[in-house]
Amino acid sequence: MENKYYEMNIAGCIRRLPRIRITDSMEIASFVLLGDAELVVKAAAELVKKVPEVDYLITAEAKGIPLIQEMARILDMKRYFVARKSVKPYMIDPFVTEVYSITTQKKQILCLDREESNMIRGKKILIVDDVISTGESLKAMESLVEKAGGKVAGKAAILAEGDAAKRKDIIYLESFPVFPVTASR
Ligand SMILES: O=P(O)(O)OC[C@H]1O[C@H](OP(=O)(O)OP(=O)(O)O)[C@H](O)[C@@H]1O
Repeated sequence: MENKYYEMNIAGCIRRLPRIRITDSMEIASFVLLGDAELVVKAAAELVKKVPEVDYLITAEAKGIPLIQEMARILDMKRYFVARKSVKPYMIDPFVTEVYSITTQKKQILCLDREESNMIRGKKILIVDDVISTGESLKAMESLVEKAGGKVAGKAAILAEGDAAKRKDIIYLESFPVFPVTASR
C-alpha cells in the first residue's frame, strides 16, 4: 500500500508526518509544530545548543512562535520578536518590509511595531523558524532585520526541507525530503 506518511525522529520524538499533494508533481510531508508541546520543548532544547550567542531572537508568525518562546525561556531572554504578516491596530507607526516571493509570485509583508524595530537596531539577531523550505520566509525575515538596522547572526530551524538541507548558512536539527510525483500515479 502507498505510504501516506513520512516517519522521522525529531529531537527524540517520533513523528508521522502526513504526505500532502501540493502541486500536480509534488507531495510534501506536513510538519505542524503548533500544539505539539512535547516536540516544542525537546526541539528547543536541542536547537539552543547549536546557535550562536545573540542579543535577540526573531520569528515570523505563526508556526515559529511556540519554538521561539521556549528557546527564549531556556536562554533566559526576557524579550523576543514576532514579525506579523499584516499591520495590526496595536502598531503605532508600524515598521513594514515588503518582499516579493518567487514561490507564491506575490508580495508579502512583514511588520513590527516601530518600538520593536528600534530595539533591533545595532543588535545581533537570530532568525528562528519551524521549517526552512524554499527559504523565501527566511529571506523576508533577513530583509526585515537588516532594514531595521540589525545584524543577522544566525538562522535556525527545527527542519530543513528538500534542497534547504544543502544550505551551509542555516542551523537545523533534521532534514526531510519532498516527494516528486510521477504522472502515472
Ligand atoms: O522556506 P519557505 O518555503 O518559505 O517555507 C517555510 C515557511 O513556511 C511555513 O510557514 P507558512 O508560510 O505556512 O505560514 P504559517 O506559519 O503562518 O502557517 C513555515 O512555518 C515556514 O515559516
